[in-house]
Amino acid sequence: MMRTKLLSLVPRATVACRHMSSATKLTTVEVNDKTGIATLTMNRPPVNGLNLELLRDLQQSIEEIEGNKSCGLILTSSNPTIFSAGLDILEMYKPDKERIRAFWTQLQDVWLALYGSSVPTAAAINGHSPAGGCLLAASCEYRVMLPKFTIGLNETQLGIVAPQWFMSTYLSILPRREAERSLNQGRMFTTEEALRVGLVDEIASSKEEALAKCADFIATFAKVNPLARSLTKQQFRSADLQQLENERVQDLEKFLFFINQPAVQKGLGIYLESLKKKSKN
Ligand SMILES: CCCCC/C=C\C/C=C\CCC/C=C/C(=O)SCCNC(=O)CCNC(=O)[C@H](O)C(C)(C)COP(=O)(O)OP(=O)(O)OC[C@H]1O[C@@H](n2cnc3c(N)ncnc32)[C@H](O)[C@@H]1OP(=O)(O)O
Repeated sequence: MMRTKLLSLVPRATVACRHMSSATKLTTVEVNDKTGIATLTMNRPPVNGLNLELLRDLQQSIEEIEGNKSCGLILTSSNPTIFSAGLDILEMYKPDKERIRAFWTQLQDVWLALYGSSVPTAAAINGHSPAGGCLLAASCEYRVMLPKFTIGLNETQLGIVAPQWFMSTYLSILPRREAERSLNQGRMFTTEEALRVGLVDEIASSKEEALAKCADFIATFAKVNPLARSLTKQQFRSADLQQLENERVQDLEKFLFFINQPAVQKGLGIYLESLKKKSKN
């Protein structure tokens, strides 16, 4: 907060972008002084796996952006080929009892904050975006993706089940038939396929272009009354948000029960091994 206040004393002409949060975190927030748009960058090598700490930083950054009167939020990644590999499987495989509770609760918080954000949101998807990565992108209002990557909710391929709120997020974008079929299949879409079904809105040839297209989308609201816009967005999303708010504890217990099943643990172990083998080749 202190940092923010001090930065606001710096004459505007001298800084094009203000770094609002520290680079020691797993996320950074940069606010463009000209557009007022905040870019939230995930930075957890090697693959932006969503572990407890990255999720905490994501939530803090979203709150910071909500609090600093930014006109919009663009979510992206510092990794040139991976937006996010989704949930860090190591959080769910042979989990620590207390930590896994905190982890899932934090994921719920991030989704509630991002899907329910009062500012316009867009994702510059500059790399692969499976599962939890897709959830984050799909929680935004607009998506621009770079070619030759993949995106989708692939949970069934890992022998796990996307909970109801993941499904609601997909359903807020895709026609019901497409959402149901691709979730059942655990389908990963190429960029071009994602554009065709409407999972992404535009394709860009570079990260810079993707960020610019996201900024253009956010600028479409420049002349719309911000309160009217955000209350309208809230009305569209409130049923999904309320459902999770009402069922948070049950959702956590269902997740814990499911993830601790021996067959699920075995499947996660095999999947992790296959990822490790692949990375060694
Ligand atoms: C009615 C019942 C209802 C019950 C419902 C209730 C609850 C639901 C229960 C569970 C829901 C869970 C929802 C889960 C969501 C998820 O997000 S699961 C994660 C899914 N993610 C993936 O499948 C992606 C896997 N990764 C990849 O495909 C690739 O790594 C890549 C992202 C395409 C990047 O490829 P590449 O650049 O080639 O990098 P490497 O594959 O070599 O990976 C580098 C290292 O990173 C490790 N790694 C990759 N992804 C993950 C990950 N998600 N978690 C942990 N670690 C990961 C990989 O093993 C490499 O490690 P080493 O270098 O070998 O150590």
